[in-house]
Amino acid sequence: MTTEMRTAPGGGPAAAGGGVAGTTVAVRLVGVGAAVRLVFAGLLAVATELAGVGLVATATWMIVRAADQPPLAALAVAIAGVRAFAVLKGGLRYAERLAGHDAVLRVLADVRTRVFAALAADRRTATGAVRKGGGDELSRVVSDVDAVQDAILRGVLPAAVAGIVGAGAVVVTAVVAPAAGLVLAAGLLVAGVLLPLAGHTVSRRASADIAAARGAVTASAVDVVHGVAELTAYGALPAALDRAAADGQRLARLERRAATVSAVVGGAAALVPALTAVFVALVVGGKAAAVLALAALAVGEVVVPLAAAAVRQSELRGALARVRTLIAEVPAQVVEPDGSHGPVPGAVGLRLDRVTVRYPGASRAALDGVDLDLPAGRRVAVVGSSGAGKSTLLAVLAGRVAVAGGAVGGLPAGVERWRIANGVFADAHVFHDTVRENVSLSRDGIGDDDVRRALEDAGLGEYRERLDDVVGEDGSRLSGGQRQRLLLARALVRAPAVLLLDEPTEGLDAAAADAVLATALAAAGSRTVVVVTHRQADLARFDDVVRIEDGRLSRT
Ligand SMILES: Nc1ncnc2c1ncn2[C@@H]1O[C@H](COP(=O)(O)OP(=O)(O)OP(=O)(O)O)[C@@H](O)[C@H]1O
Repeated sequence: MTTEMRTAPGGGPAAAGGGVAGTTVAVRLVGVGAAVRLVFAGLLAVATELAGVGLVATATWMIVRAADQPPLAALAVAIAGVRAFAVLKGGLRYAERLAGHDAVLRVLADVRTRVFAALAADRRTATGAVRKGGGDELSRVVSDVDAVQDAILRGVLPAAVAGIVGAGAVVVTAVVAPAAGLVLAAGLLVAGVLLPLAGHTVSRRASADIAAARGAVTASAVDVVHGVAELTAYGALPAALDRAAADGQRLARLERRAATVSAVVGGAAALVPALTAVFVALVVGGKAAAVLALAALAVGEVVVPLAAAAVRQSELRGALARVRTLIAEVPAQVVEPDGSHGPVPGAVGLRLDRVTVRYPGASRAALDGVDLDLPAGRRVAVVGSSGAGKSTLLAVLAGRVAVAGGAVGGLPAGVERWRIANGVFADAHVFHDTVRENVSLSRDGIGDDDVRRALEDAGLGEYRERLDDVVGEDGSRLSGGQRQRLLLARALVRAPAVLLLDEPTEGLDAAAADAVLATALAAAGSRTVVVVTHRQADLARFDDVVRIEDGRLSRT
C-alpha cells in the first residue's frame, strides 16, 4: 500500500486567514493616486465656496453702496466683481463635481475590484464571511461598497471643505471686525462641530440597531418565502408571518426614531447660521454689518449639511468597517486566473503535510495535523462519522479552504489547485438553467456529445435527449439522486487530474449506487480519485481506505 497516512497531534492555534488579520487596520480604502485626485477636488470645492461667499459679500456691498446713489463709476468694480464671482462660482462648481465624482468613481472601481477578489477568494477559503449569509449577505456587500461613495462625497469632502472655508472666513472677518470674527467662529463651531457630534453620538447606537433590524427583516422574509411549503404543511405559517411582521415593525420604529434625530439636528444646524448672521449684524455697526452678516450666512451654508452627514456617517461606519475587513481577508496566496497556465498534467498526486484547518469561531480544528500521501493514479475512499472532517479534507485538496497549519504539496508549478483537483462537493450548486448548461457551465470546447457521455457515465442517461430541460432553482425539478448525478456529470465532463467526489451516489438505491460508482470510476480512467462514502459496499473498489474521526486521519 503506497498511500501513507499519519496523524500528527495539535495544530496551530491561528484561525484560517489569521495571518492577514493583523493587517486589517493598515488596509486603506483609498490609494495614493485617488487621494491626490480627492485633494484636488477638495481644493476646487474650497474655491467654489469662497467664490460663493465673495459673490454674496460683493453683491451686498454693492446694494448697500447703491443706496447712497453714488455715481455709477463708483460701483463699476463691484459690478465686475459680482459678475466675475458668479461666473467663477458656476465654472468651479462644474469642475469640482467633475473632479470629485471622477475621483470617487475611481476609488469605487478599485474597491469593487478588491471586494470581488475577496469574494472570489472567499469561495476557496475558510473565511466564509459571505458564504455564511448567502444572497442576503451578498446584497449587503453591494450596499456596503456603495457606502464608500457616500462616505467620501457626503462626509469626508464636505467636512474638509467646510473646515478650510470656515477657518478662512473667521480669519478675514476677525481682521475686519474682531467681535464679528468671534461670533462667526462660535456659530460655525456650533453648526459644524457640536451639532454634528451630537447627531453622531445619538445616532451611533441607533444605526447599529437599525442594521441588525434590517438583517432580521431580510432573514425572516427570506425564511418565509423559501420555507412557505414546510411552514404551511406544519401549520407554522401564521406564527412565522407574525414574527416577520414584528421584525418589520421594529425596523420601522427604529427608522422613525432615527429620522426624528436627523430632522432635529439638521433643523437646528440650519437655524444656527441665521442666528449667527443676526448676531454679527448686532455686534458690527454701520455699513459693514450687512456685508459681514450675509457673508456669515453664506459661510454657514457650507457647514449646515455636516450635521445630517454626521448622522448618516454613523450608519456608514459599520459598512466601511465591513468593506475594510473583507478586503483585508484576501489571502495573499490567492492567485487570480489569468489564462496563462499551461495544460493540466494527466497524472498528478498530492501530499498533505500536517495540515490543520480551523473554521472561524469553531472550538476545535476540523482537520488536525493530517498527513496524507496521494500518489498519482491512486483511488482512495474516505470514511468517517458525520462531522468528522471528510468534506473538509476534500476542500483542502481542492484549495477551497485555507489551511491554518501545514502544507499541501505535489502541485505542478504554475498551476492553480482547482485546475488539478476538483469534482463534486457537498455544497455544489445547481443552476436554474438547462441540463446542458449545468453540465458544461459554458466552458469552451464542451459539446453536446461530451455532455451526453458525461450524463451516461454519471448514470443520468435518461437526460441524454433532454439537454434543454430546465432543472429548476438549485435543481428543484430533479429528484435528490438525479441532482447528485447531474453534479457528477459536471465533474466528469472534463475531469481534472485529481477527481474529488463527496458522496457521489447519495440518494441512490444500492443497485443504482453500485452502477453509478462503477461507471464513474471507469470514466475517471487513470486519474487520481478521492471519494467520500458512507457505503461499506463501495470500499472494495478502492486501492486505499482512510478514516477520519474528529479531524484526525487513520488507515483502516
Ligand atoms: N463552513 C464551515 N464553518 C464552520 N464550521 C464548519 C464549516 N464546514 C464544516 N464545519 C465543521 O467542521 C467539522 C467537519 O465538517 P465536515 O463537513 O468536513 O464533516 P464531514 O465529515 O464531511 O461530515 P458529513 O459526513 O456530515 O458531511 C464539523 O464539526 C463541522 O461542523
